[in-house]
Amino acid sequence: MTKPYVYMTRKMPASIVEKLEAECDVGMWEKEEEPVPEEVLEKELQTADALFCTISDPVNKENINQAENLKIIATMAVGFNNIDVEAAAARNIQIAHTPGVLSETTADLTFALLMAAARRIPEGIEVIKNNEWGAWAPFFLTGQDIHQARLGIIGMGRIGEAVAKRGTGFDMDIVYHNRSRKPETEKEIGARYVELDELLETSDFVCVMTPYTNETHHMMNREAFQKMKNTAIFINSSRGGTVDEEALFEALKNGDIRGAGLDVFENEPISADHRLLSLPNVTALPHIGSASENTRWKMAEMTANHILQGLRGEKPDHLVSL
Ligand SMILES: NC(=O)C1=CN([C@@H]2O[C@H](COP(=O)(O)OP(=O)(O)OC[C@H]3O[C@@H](n4cnc5c(N)ncnc54)[C@H](OP(=O)(O)O)[C@@H]3O)[C@@H](O)[C@H]2O)C=CC1
Ligand SMILES: O=C(O)C(=O)CO
Repeated sequence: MTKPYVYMTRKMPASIVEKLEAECDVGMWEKEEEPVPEEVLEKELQTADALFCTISDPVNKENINQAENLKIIATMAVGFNNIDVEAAAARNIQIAHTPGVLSETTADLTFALLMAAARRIPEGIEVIKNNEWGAWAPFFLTGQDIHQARLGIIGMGRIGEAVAKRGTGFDMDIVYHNRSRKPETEKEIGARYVELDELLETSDFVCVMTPYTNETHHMMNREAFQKMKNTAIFINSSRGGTVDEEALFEALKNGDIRGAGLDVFENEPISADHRLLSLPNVTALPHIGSASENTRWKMAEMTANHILQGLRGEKPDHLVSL
């Protein structure tokens, strides 16, 4: 009997590949840090029974419709905005993702970003490296207090909640905005639900943790930044598309807000000459929210399991729900 064919869009550790090879034929893009070219992905999808992909692989309607044998797409991520889920559903192709397993790690990084932006850590490092550290000065590199400040979370889901819990350790006042209220979370961590305008107008830190959808596209636009306090700091670990980057640049440059900590950008990798990176009050990271060794292993293993479950005809543990 011929084995099903799995295509992996990125080089994965041998044990992950071997796990799949026990039941499948495996094809793989052999580079770890370079995404598979679109034409290669398109060709592989014409014969694949399963796809193991990452956030940087656009899986669009055209290649889904040409994927005659495809039964399951398993992405090594919780966010799945790179996949046309409607086109997959129309062809009964399952989509699996990795919720939960990366929430704490992503929250750690998000809080680190918040702290780095508030206390101007990247600027401090530059001062030392450039030999610019002079005498102690009363108002040198003064930043923003984190303790007892108000943390506003837009998107109080798995990761948002984990960020909020970290905030409670700093005695922060937590407010949040979702499309629906979460009474259990309110009780457990003492967070208060507010309308979006109130969150923007009163928070010292505004942190976006929603998925990227048509609804959240450029949710942080010029109007939203203008509502924020001019002492406030904006944090984004969701997806770059939730923010209008031109509006963010203007807000930072004009002093409408104090600073920003960004792990994600509209176009990744962001170009080194992007205007946002020229601003001293931007703390930027290369989309490493879930990048702890432990968590990335768990995500890879979970993704391989989802493929095997789907190909065996079992229900994968974490299907994307439409
Ligand atoms: N930087 C990184 O490396 C990482 C980034 N991510 C990003 O984080 C996102 C969130 O992940 P996770 O917490 O697991 O997801 P969840 O689905 O658990 O949480 C998302 C939350 O956003 C809320 N939400 C959705 N749409 C809107 C909207 N239009 N307005 C306000 N709130 C909204 C949801 O509540 P409700 O439905 O009630 O509105 C929900 O509470 C991922 O989709 C991914 O894009 C994830 C991992 C790592
Ligand atoms: O899981 C995701 O959605 C990421 O962005 C990377 O972990």
